[in-house]
Amino acid sequence: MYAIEVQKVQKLYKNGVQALNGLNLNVKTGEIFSLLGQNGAGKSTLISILTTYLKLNSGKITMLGKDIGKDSEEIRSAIACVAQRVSMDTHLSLKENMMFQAGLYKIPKSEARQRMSMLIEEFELNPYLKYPVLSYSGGIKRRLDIALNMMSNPKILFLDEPTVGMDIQSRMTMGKMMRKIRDDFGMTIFFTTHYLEEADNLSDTICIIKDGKEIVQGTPFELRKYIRQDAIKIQFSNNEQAKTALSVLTEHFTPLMCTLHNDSILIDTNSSQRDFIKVNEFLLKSQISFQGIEITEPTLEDVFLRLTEKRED
Ligand SMILES: Nc1ncnc2c1ncn2[C@@H]1O[C@H](COP(=O)(O)OP(=O)(O)OP(=O)(O)O)[C@@H](O)[C@H]1O
Repeated sequence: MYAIEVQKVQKLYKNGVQALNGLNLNVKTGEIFSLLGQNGAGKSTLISILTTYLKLNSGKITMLGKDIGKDSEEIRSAIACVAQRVSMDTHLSLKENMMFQAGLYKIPKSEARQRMSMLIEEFELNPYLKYPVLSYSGGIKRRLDIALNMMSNPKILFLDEPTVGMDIQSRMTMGKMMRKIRDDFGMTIFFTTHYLEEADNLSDTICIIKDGKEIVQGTPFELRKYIRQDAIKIQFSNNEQAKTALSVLTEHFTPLMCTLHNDSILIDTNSSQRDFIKVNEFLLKSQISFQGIEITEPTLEDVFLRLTEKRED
């Protein structure tokens, strides 16, 4: 069963920007779903529509079996959204925030206290109860904010770039928290991120959007298979060197597809061993200096770049 079904959704802002352009996607109940796209692809617009802050121009969205146009009140009470800006009163403690949140959702006090204790215990937040939220680092504030948003027991939790700006340790803790929310609480998580490795590690389903439209949706495994070929990766010391080599390689190795990615060149190949030797020999013979050469399997980043970026040739 789907928690969210988005069909042919269009969103045109008053300034004439078509932020969503016939978008389709499906989010399964109880999964971690990640939405990827470059800046301006339409991710925030979609989250604003799904969390009922914005209205769509056309198309259809069904959430938890209800139509977002007709039953937005009901949907709103069954979801929670942790935006990039912390929603808590940072001068209050986590507990004070939680009890206030419970009041907004008209949860009886004794039930709220029970739920608060359970969330604090489950997410190991005891060390952060002593001081106002303000006193904690960005990563911890984010975790506290998520726990706060779980007070209302939402069926779907939206997380807009939950790990942006966090160090690796905090990102790992956040990943653990997200898995727990899915596995132990059975909630559906819809999140956006610019960290592809994170989407790869955490998501059951990934959807990549571009210019307000989906370009691919599937499991991380399915998406990686989207590029069936291996690639030969040649690393240069800078972008200029890579660019110069690209023109020589492209001319010599047509019809192999060579693409530039910052300081390296990727060459798609169906016969990686044979082409690896050919390319290596050619580079040495032509005295093109490079730092390293290897055969790589496609990563999610390769898929993302291939599907969203123009080729730089
Ligand atoms: N309130 C608004 N009014 C007019 N245009 C907007 C508004 N919000 C966003 N846009 C435009 O809509 C398009 C999609 O923007 P959106 O913020 O949804 O993308 P995004 O994928 O979330 O980008 P980012 O990763 O940078 O947050 C962009 O061209 C943006 O400039």
